[in-house]
Amino acid sequence: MSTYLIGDIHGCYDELRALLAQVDFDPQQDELWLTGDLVARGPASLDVLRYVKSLGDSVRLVLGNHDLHLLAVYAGISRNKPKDRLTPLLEADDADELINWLRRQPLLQVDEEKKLLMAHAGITPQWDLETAKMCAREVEAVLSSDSYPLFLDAMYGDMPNNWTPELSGLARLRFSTNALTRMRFCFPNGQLDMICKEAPDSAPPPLKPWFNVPGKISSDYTQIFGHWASLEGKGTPEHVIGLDTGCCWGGTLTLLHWETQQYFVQASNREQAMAESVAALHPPVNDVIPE
Ligand SMILES: Nc1ncnc2c1ncn2[C@@H]1O[C@H](COP(=O)(O)OP(=O)(O)O)[C@@H](O)[C@H]1O
Repeated sequence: MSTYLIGDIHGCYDELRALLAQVDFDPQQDELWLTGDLVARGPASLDVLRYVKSLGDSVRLVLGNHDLHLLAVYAGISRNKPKDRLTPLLEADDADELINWLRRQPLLQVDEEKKLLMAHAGITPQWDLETAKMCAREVEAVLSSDSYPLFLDAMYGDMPNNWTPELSGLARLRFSTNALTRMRFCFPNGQLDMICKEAPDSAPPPLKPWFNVPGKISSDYTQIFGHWASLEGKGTPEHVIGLDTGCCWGGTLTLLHWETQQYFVQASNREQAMAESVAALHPPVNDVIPE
């Protein structure tokens, strides 16, 4: 049995299958962890959801901000942005089934045996593990309930950005969602900054990447996250691992084999796909000039 951890797929179905073929992934025996953002931006979000759902219990995933946005678009709450390339998924015959499965997935994975934690953006330094679990479960409970559209409608926005146990209602759920699925930088007191998207070196002081603000999670755990493609998987402390390497932007899809700590990468097909579509738009001159 192997445990494979893969970063943000973002609709890159062919690369996902090629990466799993590299390691001979066997859903009957192996466990596949996914850092979320399964959909949007890449070409084949529908295929990714169908495939991941078909893997059943062999998959442990967390929801990312783009997965949540898809739920909001499907519920008629948010706009379907063309650059997300979600239309084939939204119009699929099995869309209802896929969306109802997706909204029942967690925002935090905890494995006490492997000492592994996973959240799409990470775990805010303001939370200890018990608080992180409690807050994730609260969002998951609303998302799996019939009143989930009410939550999705209130989910957008950057405030509140400071955790206190007194936070309640939709404001508390919004904080938890932002902390688990959108966070990148924090102020030195752990308060979230939801604006800066720079690489860590170019961020304005006093902002720091969340994983560089002293937190409350024991370093006995390894924390896995995605979400931050411009890190290219680098610059984190030893017990924190970022797996998003920007496949949908022309980067790579990264897999970590947990038991051996060996990394595998699959290059994006994006450049090839772009070259093919440019070639289709501009056929060689000989093809268009009549004899
Ligand atoms: N709580 C939220 N507040 C704002 N945007 C959100 C929230 N949840 C999901 N989203 C979605 O996250 C996506 C963010 O896209 P973008 O700003 O390009 O950042 P990213 O680098 O994560 O792709 C948008 O589709 C947005 O609608």
